[in-house]
Amino acid sequence: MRMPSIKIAVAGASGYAGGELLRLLLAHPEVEIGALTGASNAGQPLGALQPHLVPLADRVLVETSLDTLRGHDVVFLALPHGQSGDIAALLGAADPSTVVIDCGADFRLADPAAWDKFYGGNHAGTWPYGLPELPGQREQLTGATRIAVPGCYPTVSTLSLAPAVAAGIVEPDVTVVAASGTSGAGKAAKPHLLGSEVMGNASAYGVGGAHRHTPEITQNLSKLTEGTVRVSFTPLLVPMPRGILATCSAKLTGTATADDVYEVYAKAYADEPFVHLLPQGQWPQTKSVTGSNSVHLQVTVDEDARRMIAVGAVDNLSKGTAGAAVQCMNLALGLDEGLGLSTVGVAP
Ligand SMILES: NC(=O)C1=CN([C@@H]2O[C@H](COP(=O)(O)OP(=O)(O)OC[C@H]3O[C@@H](n4cnc5c(N)ncnc54)[C@H](OP(=O)(O)O)[C@@H]3O)[C@@H](O)[C@H]2O)C=CC1
Ligand SMILES: CC(=O)N[C@@H](CCC(=O)OP(=O)(O)O)C(=O)O
Repeated sequence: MRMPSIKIAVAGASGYAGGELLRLLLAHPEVEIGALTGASNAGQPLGALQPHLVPLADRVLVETSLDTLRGHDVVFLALPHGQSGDIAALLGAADPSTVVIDCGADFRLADPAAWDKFYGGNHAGTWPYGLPELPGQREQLTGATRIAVPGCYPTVSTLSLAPAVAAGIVEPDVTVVAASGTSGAGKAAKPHLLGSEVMGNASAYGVGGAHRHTPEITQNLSKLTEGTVRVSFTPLLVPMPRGILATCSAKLTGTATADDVYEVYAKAYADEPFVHLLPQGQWPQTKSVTGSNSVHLQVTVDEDARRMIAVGAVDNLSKGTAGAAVQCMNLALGLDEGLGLSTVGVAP
């Protein structure tokens, strides 16, 4: 029997993103799973923290350090933002050929001032951005040794708006209102994520341009047109474990009809395996993408308001983080881009 040839490590294996990475990597035919690291949970068996990862139940988490992470072909970092820069620098110095894929925000933004405003502290740098569906991005990721995986809201918002912005059929001034399930906030205990706070409740947060994904969405869309795209982003927290539903809109520049806009999207995503434009009139739902690496999209025109409306659904942990990270690993290593990934969701 042929043995898997790519040895990977996951830093942050006790967290939600790390757990989803491992769920996907267990099904990847080329991957051998090496070191699994944690912080407060170092020393614990993975089975006590991620009991759904049955084949890895007896694996013990080790501390997150150069010693535990070096010597792998690929290292995935699934750490709180601000924690990837130092370990990435150590890995780069020790094993320059190791592919490092950061699920956090540390290397996503090109503008240090934007980093400082929304995150604070040292800007670690800028790595190739792991959204292959953006024009020219797949080429940048092929053979890359450093990749910054996009944020979950930016993934679905960018893919929902990119074709319209690139084609100039909407003004460079967009609105995104996106509802997320609670796993988007990570596994660490926080009072606002208690069941009694979340169940039966929907709430807005980061309102008024305050959310740290605003500069990331702005950066992505502004690359598609001249000048800066203005982005008004409002996130909502809703009582479901996984998924994001983003409603995106912008004023039309001309006389495009719903059919014209749909055509632009159909053409833009015709060859994208993980972007699924639904048949006209059918609207995305989060349950259709649960566990899958797909983004589901629909688009139309509100004739009275003369605005384009695009709705996108993504699983924040799959295509919104871990699936994107695996897709990027495949590209970096010259493998089939979809290896180990599925377009099939779990519904209901
Ligand atoms: N959840 C999501 O939907 C998405 C998450 N991401 C990004 O992925 C990264 C991980 O997120 P998520 O899994 O949700 O978060 P979790 O809180 O669920 O997990 C965080 C992980 O990091 C470890 N950790 C905590 N503090 C430190 C530290 N100081 N040094 C080293 N390791 C540490 C934790 O270990 P321990 O438990 O042992 O303390 C745990 O394994 C974040 O950067 C997040 O922004 C990106 C897109 C979507
Ligand atoms: C519901 C919820 O709290 N979501 C998180 C999004 C986390 C995420 O995916 O973003 P990063 O990868 O940039 O951390 C938030 O709004 O901060």
